[in-house]
Amino acid sequence: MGATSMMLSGFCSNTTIPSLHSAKIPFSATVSPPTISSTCSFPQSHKWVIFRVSPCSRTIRACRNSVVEAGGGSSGEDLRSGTRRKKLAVFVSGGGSNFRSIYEASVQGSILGDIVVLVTNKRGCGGAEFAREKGIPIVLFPKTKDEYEGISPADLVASLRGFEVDFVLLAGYLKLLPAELIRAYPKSILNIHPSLLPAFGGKGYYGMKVHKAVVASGARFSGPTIHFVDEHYDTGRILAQSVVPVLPNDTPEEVATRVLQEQRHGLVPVAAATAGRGLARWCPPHVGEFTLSTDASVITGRGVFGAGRHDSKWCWCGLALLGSLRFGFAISVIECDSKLSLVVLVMILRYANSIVHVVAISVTGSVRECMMFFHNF
Ligand SMILES: Nc1nc2c(c(=O)[nH]1)N[C@@H](CN(C=O)c1ccc(C(=O)N[C@@H](CCC(=O)O)C(=O)O)cc1)CN2
Ligand SMILES: NCC(=O)N[C@@H]1O[C@H](COP(=O)([O-])[O-])[C@@H](O)[C@H]1O
Repeated sequence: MGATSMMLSGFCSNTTIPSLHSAKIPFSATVSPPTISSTCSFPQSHKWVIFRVSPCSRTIRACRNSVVEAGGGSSGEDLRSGTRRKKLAVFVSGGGSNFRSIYEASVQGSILGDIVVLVTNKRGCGGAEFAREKGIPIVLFPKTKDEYEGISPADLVASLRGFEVDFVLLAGYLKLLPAELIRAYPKSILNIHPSLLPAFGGKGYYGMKVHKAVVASGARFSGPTIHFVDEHYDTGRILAQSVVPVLPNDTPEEVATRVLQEQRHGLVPVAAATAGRGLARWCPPHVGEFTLSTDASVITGRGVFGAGRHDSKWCWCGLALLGSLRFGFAISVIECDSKLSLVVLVMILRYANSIVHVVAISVTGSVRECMMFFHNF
């Protein structure tokens, strides 16, 4: 399994409103005693932060501005890494703006994958036109009164298997994926939604409807979310988010433009790095500095740190252990998706104000680090 990236969208702030930054200096944070005391320093220049954890290292190391692996192998083999290029299915319903970004990234090699099939519910949409120009096969799904040649869910799964699809990317697809497909491709279907889920998500929230709702609500921030797809609209585990401001006089169209720009900037690397499992070993186009801090208000929440389902039972064991301690603290856990892992809990107790900083270091075939911040209230 290739090194696993841990997705963080770095909301760290002393203010009440999270402000996103990412620093320009290479990131390096190592576990160290409670003298850890600095705040998150993220200048406003970057948004998506993908941290890469190298095997057997206690250092989370962000990468430099480069693509670690350039694709381009013609025979489905990445010539430099010897990794088999993954096969992608992209689903669209409209113009295909994100689809085109993914296609370009695949051609340029920043995604170790090739789009082998386009799936759409509208054969005449812009995305389908682009696929025809590029010679990409098109599958119509689902069968509707308008698209009577559409196929059934079972045939869709069979078709994707026939194309040997490894990953499915939803790029503006507006129909509910069937449970058969979700089951056939566990943790291999990503969607990009144009709001900061869980806000403004679910049935009825798509395209401009999302941005109109954001503006109408008076929200001060919006931004795209990339998440795994489950059987319901927009409830899958969140992998990454990026925040853009919503200005007082913004129209929905202006918000849409800002969000779409951010999507383009983030979709490819996030899809490449986060779909994981060898799709690409990708370094973010920027580096981020992340240091633990006693005064950083780490904002928890499903939509911020993806503190959704945890695959690491050990993390939870560790939490249960620590939770039994009487520090009256609340736990905010950053997403960790380690599988079989031995969690070594290093507890560092600060007597001054009984703030407990715990860093769990999970050691697996490839090291991941779950950072848990405990604050007493
Ligand atoms: N099983 C899943 N399928 C899909 C998901 C998902 O998370 N799980 N995401 C959507 C994309 N999406 C938001 O990101 C989304 C798309 C469409 C709708 C919606 O309300 N659609 C309307 C029909 C619209 C039309 O036909 O023009 C509806 O269902 O009534 C909500 C969210 C893709 N599939
Ligand atoms: N809820 C799903 C949704 O709204 N997806 C949104 O559709 C747009 C792509 O449309 P396009 O393919 O027409 O450019 C994208 O902005 C994407 O976030």
